[in-house]
Amino acid sequence: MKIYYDENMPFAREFFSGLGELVPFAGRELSQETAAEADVLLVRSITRVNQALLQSNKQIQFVGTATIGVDHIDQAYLNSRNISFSAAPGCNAVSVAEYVLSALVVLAERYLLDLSGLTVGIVGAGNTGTRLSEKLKALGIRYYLCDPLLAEQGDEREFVSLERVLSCDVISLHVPLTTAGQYPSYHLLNRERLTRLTDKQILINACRGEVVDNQALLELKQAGHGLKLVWDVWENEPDILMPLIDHTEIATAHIAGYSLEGKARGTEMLYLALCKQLKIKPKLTLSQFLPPASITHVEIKQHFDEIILNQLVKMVYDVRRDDGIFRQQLSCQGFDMLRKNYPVRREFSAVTVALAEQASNNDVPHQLGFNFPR
Ligand SMILES: NC(=O)C1=CN([C@@H]2O[C@H](COP(=O)(O)OP(=O)(O)OC[C@H]3O[C@@H](n4cnc5c(N)ncnc54)[C@H](O)[C@@H]3O)[C@@H](O)[C@H]2O)C=CC1
Ligand SMILES: O=C(O)C(=O)[C@H](O)COP(=O)(O)O
Repeated sequence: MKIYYDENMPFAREFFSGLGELVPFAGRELSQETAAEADVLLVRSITRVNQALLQSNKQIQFVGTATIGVDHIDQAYLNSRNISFSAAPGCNAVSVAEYVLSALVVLAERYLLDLSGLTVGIVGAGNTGTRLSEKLKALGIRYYLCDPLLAEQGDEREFVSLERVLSCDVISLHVPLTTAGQYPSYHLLNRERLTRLTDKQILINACRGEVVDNQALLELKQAGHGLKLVWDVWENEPDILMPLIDHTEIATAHIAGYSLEGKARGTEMLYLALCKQLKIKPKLTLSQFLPPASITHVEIKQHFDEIILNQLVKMVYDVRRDDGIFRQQLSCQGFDMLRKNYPVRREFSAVTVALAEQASNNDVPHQLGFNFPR
């Protein structure tokens, strides 16, 4: 069995070598001719899987994407050919939530904002929006959720309208990219909605670039609008609207979900799905392969306060590192290479936070996602 896998899929060799012959490929370069050989195809978000890619392949049994987003997969086509499909829902949701939190901590310092006084509007309350809301709650930051689909499905959380979340101090977008249905997200933030935002607001896009009309946003910013942007995803990646970069507070190369754990969980989820498909008992788990983090243990000797928590967040992941790399390296490396060469980043859970005896017994670090022995 030939298993074709994206070369940017951590631990793919470790997970899949016992299941078949492995063939790596570069995500944007997979051709119809090469794909014709695959029995199993494992992709990431940059490979479009559709009739154009698979029409010459008569034997393929399984397609998997090690990502949350599935907008690059023509699932109707796979269904029509009876090809099994699996994605990795939630695999890097924690990573994206930690990216957003790091960005908020950085902007609060930059503009002397009192984080606990801000309201955050979360658009899309699925895995990522929920992980983010949990972390905000741990820090005492008020948030509002907008997710009409979950509201209609009877989710018991409180939901507000899109207009209400768009009036929050911070707006964080966590919707899938869709062009059909009752609530399509393509250009959800169109020119008209963008124009209604105020100079004081912060807009964070770490879902898909096409959810915001980038050209309209650029024109708004060029006209002097003060809206602050945290921008991880861009329309038309990798050929992005370069002039927009100078109008962002934090700009990164679609890496919000690139914690080592997040990417590797995606690989593990595909391994489990493929074992199920092949009716094989899975023998491997991610914990066998994850290396220890560079900092694994921190002892807190005093009372927890916002400053210490902010330092903890930045110690594990300071988004300014990725913003700096992006601004300095984009023109020489290019968008895709920046992503391919992404430095190791760990999740808060890789660090154990211990309290010295005299420190206050407050379990905020645990709620934020740190390991916290109680
Ligand atoms: N920047 C990055 O590295 C990453 C980006 N993503 C993107 O983030 C998206 C969201 O991720 P998850 O929360 O994990 O997905 P999810 O599927 O768990 O949740 C998405 C939620 O959005 C809601 N939704 C859909 N259309 C909506 C609309 N028009 N208005 C409000 N809510 C709407 C859905 O009902 C659902 O609850 C993914 O589809 C993916 O495109 C995901 C991981 C990493
Ligand atoms: O999981 C998702 O959805 C994402 O956006 C991933 O972070 C995309 O990463 P690549 O698949 O483009 O490496």
